[in-house]
Amino acid sequence: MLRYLSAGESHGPELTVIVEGMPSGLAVSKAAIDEQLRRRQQGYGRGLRMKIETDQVEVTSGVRFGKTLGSPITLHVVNKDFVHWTDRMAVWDEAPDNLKQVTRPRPGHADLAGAIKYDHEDIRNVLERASARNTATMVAAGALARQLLRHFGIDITAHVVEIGGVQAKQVPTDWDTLISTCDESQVRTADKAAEAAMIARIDEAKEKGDTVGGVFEVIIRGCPIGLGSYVHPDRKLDGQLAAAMMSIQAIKGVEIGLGFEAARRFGSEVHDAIVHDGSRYLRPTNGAGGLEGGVTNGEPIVLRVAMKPISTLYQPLASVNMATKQAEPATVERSDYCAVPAASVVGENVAAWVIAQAFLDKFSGDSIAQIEEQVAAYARRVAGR
Ligand SMILES: Cc1cc2nc3c(=O)[nH]c(=O)nc-3n(C[C@H](O)[C@H](O)[C@H](O)COP(=O)(O)O)c2cc1C
Ligand SMILES: C=C(O[C@@H]1CC(C(=O)O)=C[C@@H](OP(=O)(O)O)[C@H]1O)C(=O)O
Repeated sequence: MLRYLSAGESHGPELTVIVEGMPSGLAVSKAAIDEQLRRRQQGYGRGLRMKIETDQVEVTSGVRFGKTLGSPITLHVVNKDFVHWTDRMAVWDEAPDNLKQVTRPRPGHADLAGAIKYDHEDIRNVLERASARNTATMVAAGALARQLLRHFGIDITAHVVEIGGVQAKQVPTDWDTLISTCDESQVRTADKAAEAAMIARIDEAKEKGDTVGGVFEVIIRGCPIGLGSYVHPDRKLDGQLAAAMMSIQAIKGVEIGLGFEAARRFGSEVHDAIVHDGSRYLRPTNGAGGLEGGVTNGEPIVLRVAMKPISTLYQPLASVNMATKQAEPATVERSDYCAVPAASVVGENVAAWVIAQAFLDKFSGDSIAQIEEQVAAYARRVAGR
């Protein structure tokens, strides 16, 4: 079973991830993990923190001479910003006399519910861990997982299809063009014509002291037929992917394939005909988004993921000072205006993690060589069916 645990506060010394269950013998690269961390920091609309950090991973266990050992892999991402927070985020020292507590919860964030649930007077004790800074750990774990998937021919990408109501309309369908176009874009959209309007929408929000959300699409190609299962609800891959996407900060909706649009159409306009070309099964359309019955059907998996606007507003909404119960505007923390492009990179890597779990569930083995044997045997069996 592939699993991980993460820890770390946004302005604490570092973020830590321990990945367990990665088979031995996989060639992995630090550069490939750092590249995903770098991509997560990009995107128009990010706040000043991104100018302070250059996220990179330090690996301190589970890898020797560039190959996995089968033992737990520990990843560290240092918070460079910690040097500015050593007094306010001290692990052992007493709180400084002049410590300013955060007492005015921000609507939309974990502040109010978190402070009540964990009995904190200082909301900083909540927001430090609720912060999307932790998405760096999701990306670091996912970046390892995608190296396993790449070894078996599975690729993942994501692109932004909507920001603040501005929609991408003309998106290239060719995989390489899609990736190169959105990689060049400041908002990670593959529709060059929509980019300027998306940027203008973020500028408009910023000028008003407001924020915007949006939608991104994750595409996973190369999965064999048969990842996931229909036999029990918690083994359904569609459910696992949706849950994983919803676990990313600020994600409020997930569609698979046609998603909500499927609910408006006749069945004949939704379901994908089955054909066989002499060597394999094909689907002329992909309304199912690569998943039927919670199982991969061999077509690309397509997820559309909705992100709400950033919760911290520079023109804050009404709130209550939890120390006095008096009405006061919500706290304003240094913040992003729009993080949909960054969230799309998080989505890619979170999806990689879930697919890698499903892959290792189907093709279990302690070493890459054992898994390769199983994959080859399964491919032979599928070819004969
Ligand atoms: C990449 C990324 C960056 C974010 N940056 C901020 C930010 O700078 N300020 C903020 O208030 N919320 C930010 N958020 C959103 C909050 O983390 C989110 O609103 C909060 O965790 C509550 O979300 P929930 O209701 O989905 O749990 C960001 C989210 C993501 C995915
Ligand atoms: C504030 C949140 O997270 C954001 C995401 C983030 C990052 O590394 O992605 C780092 C944070 O840095 P800081 O709080 O120091 O500006 C925020 O930019 C949040 O989610 O509430």
